Amino acid sequence: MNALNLTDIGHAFLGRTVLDRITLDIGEGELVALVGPSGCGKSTLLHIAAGLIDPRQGRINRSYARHAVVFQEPRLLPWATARKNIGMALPEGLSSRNRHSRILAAATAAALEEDDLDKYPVQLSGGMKQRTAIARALASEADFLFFDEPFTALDPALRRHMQDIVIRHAGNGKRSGLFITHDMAEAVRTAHRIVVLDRRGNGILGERYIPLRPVERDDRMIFETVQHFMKADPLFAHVEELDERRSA
Ligand SMILES: Nc1ncnc2c1ncn2[C@@H]1O[C@H](COP(=O)(O)OP(=O)(O)OP(=O)(O)O)[C@@H](O)[C@H]1O
Repeated sequence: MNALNLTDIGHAFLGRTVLDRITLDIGEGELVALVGPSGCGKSTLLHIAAGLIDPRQGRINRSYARHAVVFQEPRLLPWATARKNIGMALPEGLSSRNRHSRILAAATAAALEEDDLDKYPVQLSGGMKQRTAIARALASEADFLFFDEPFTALDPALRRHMQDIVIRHAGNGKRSGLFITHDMAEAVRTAHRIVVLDRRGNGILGERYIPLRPVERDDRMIFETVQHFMKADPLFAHVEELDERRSA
């Protein structure tokens, strides 16, 4: 059973095709990392999948109950505290005690301190804001998570910690997800499968399943898999060369 089916998706901006006949299925409990050269349409595809953009062509079938999106930038409400921002994702009608414990659990999972919860976004560092956005997604108890390069602004140690959260919450087979990243090590560490988009709407170049469950992979296995993909696998060989910024 698939959590998400994207069939023959096509899209254009200002008459320029950015996606053409993209078909991608994501199974229940599967986390797919989407990689590809800059400008190839990864974010556009994710936004279409999450219902934020209507595609020009194609069909979308969602079998999950609820989704949450974590963007490259935190997108917090500036007039609300971190607690209120995280709490926005919770269903109505929870007791205040239940509400408090769920906000705290999500904040703790995202490495925020309880003291941070009463701060406004302007009082939080860039990394703390992004962790608040991640906590908001976790608090929602969505069964499908969309991640659009959510950890780019974080330092390496925190980034690794956030990847562990993804593995725990979306790589454990209970939730499904679509994760955009430019970092192959992040893709190999967190996802079940890597899908590579070709440039300028040319469709999906190919895909690779990563051995073992994310939780079972160790650093050595991740390193060796990344080395193999980058040095010996033709699928990944031209992603760098195709980058829109290089050919501009
Ligand atoms: N709102 C928009 N209006 C016009 N063009 C857009 C718009 N959004 C994206 N594009 C263009 O569509 C193409 C795909 O953009 P998109 O952001 O989906 O690529 P991406 O693969 O996610 O890029 P990156 O890896 O650099 O984040 C790019 O050429 C971009 O300039």
